[in-house]
Amino acid sequence: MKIIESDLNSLKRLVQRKTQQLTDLKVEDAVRRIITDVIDNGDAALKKYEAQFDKVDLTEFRLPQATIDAAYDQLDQKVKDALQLAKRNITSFHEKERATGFVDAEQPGVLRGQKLLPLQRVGLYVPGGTAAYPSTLLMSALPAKIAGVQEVVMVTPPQPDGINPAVLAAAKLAGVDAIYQVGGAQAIAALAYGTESIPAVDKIIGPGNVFVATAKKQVFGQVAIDMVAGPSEIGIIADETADPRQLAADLLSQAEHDRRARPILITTSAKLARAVDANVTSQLKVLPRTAIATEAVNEKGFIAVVPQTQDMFELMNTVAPEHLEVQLAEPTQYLNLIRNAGSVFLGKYASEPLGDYVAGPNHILPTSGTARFSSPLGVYDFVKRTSFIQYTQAALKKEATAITTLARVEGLEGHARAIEARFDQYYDTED
Ligand SMILES: NC(=O)c1ccc[n+]([C@@H]2O[C@H](COP(=O)([O-])OP(=O)(O)OC[C@H]3O[C@@H](n4cnc5c(N)ncnc54)[C@H](O)[C@@H]3O)[C@@H](O)[C@H]2O)c1
Ligand SMILES: N[C@H](CO)Cc1c[nH]c[nH+]1
Ligand SMILES: [Zn+2]
Repeated sequence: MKIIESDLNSLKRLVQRKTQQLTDLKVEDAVRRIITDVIDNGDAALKKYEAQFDKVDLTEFRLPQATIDAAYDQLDQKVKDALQLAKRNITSFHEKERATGFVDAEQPGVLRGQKLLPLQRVGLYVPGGTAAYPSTLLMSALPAKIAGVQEVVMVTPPQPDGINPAVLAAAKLAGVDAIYQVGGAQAIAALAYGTESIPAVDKIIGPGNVFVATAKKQVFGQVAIDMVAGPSEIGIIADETADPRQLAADLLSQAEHDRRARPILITTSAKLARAVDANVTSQLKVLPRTAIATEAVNEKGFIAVVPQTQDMFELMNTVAPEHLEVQLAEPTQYLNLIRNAGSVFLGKYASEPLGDYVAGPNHILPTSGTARFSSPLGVYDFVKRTSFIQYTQAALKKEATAITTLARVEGLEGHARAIEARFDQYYDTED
């Protein structure tokens, strides 16, 4: 990995340049063409792109329930048990995110409030280009169910020998209502605009590669999206007390997701930096997904060496990584220095894959620096708020002058008259 040693300000500028997800115009154009084609040609376009990108010739997009049931019944018990454990922990964590509305009747004659309503139909994107993601399905479907979403549909890329049975079993376990085998930008377009066989949804949820993330950005407005959740990232903050073998393994755990994944280490120890680099090189040689991980390490990864502990956090806040591991002796004491990160892993035993699979907090997290303003996926992403207002005539009278004054300041006489229509003394009606 590249090891960079410099003063904090130059490192910050370098990191900003390196970590900015500069708009990839080629990807933007390719995705725009795919979306337009799906809008114009519906299922026929989906069929064409699935043959082109996933090498599968489809006749039906929706999977029959019998196929899903059979996958569940035939799944190895050990895998079922692991999925059940993940489901229990994800559910117990996310149930704590449930929120309620409120009613405010503090002022005489005035009732104000906010009501929370689950979304009606959501579409979950479950990635499946180079790996299968049953864990990601649980992370999106379970919060949707806890929120009370009426209809949860899922899309995932088709595979020449059928969709991974663990993905189908997880879908059954989580109560997904329909599974459509379609992936990439074309799947996002189908969920946004609808086709003959795939219904349009109110919100699209879930991570994916650069084509999926770009498509979600492009359909936003037609439909809601959860966040930009693209290629995986890990940022590690560590000093000389950390174990370089473990750090290298954690960096590669995310590098193996995607050629565009970002593995980053920031440390105060030049010695640790060299040891981690050596471990990355040796571990890459025996990693099954070495081609993907090597490209991510070489193109997107780096190790930065900074003078002081505080500098590590300041620089990492510029990166705003999806996952942040704090591998320092007393990790919890640094929590208040962290401003930008999707999910934080504290200490030696909180290795990132713990959060990917079973700990319970969501692993669908903002990437590409968007942790500066986005949050982990949660139950709150599946609800919307509606406010309500009721006034008595006496309560309205007290505030009527303020309303009509502001209305006239804005040049909106109709607004003022609507209020005055409630009071004979302000407005004379014909009858
Ligand atoms: N941020 C998160 O929470 C999170 C969670 C899990 C996975 N991930 C990320 O999800 C991604 C999964 O990627 P993946 O590729 O395995 O699966 P994917 O399902 O995201 O993408 C596969 C699809 O990409 C499309 N595609 C591939 N090459 C294309 C091209 N040249 N032009 C147009 N479309 C093309 C195809 O339609 C294919 O079906 C990884 O980047 C991983 O890091 C992120
Ligand atoms: N690390 C991914 C989020 O970036 C989630 C995942 C699923 N399976 C393995 N990992
Ligand atoms: Zn992962």
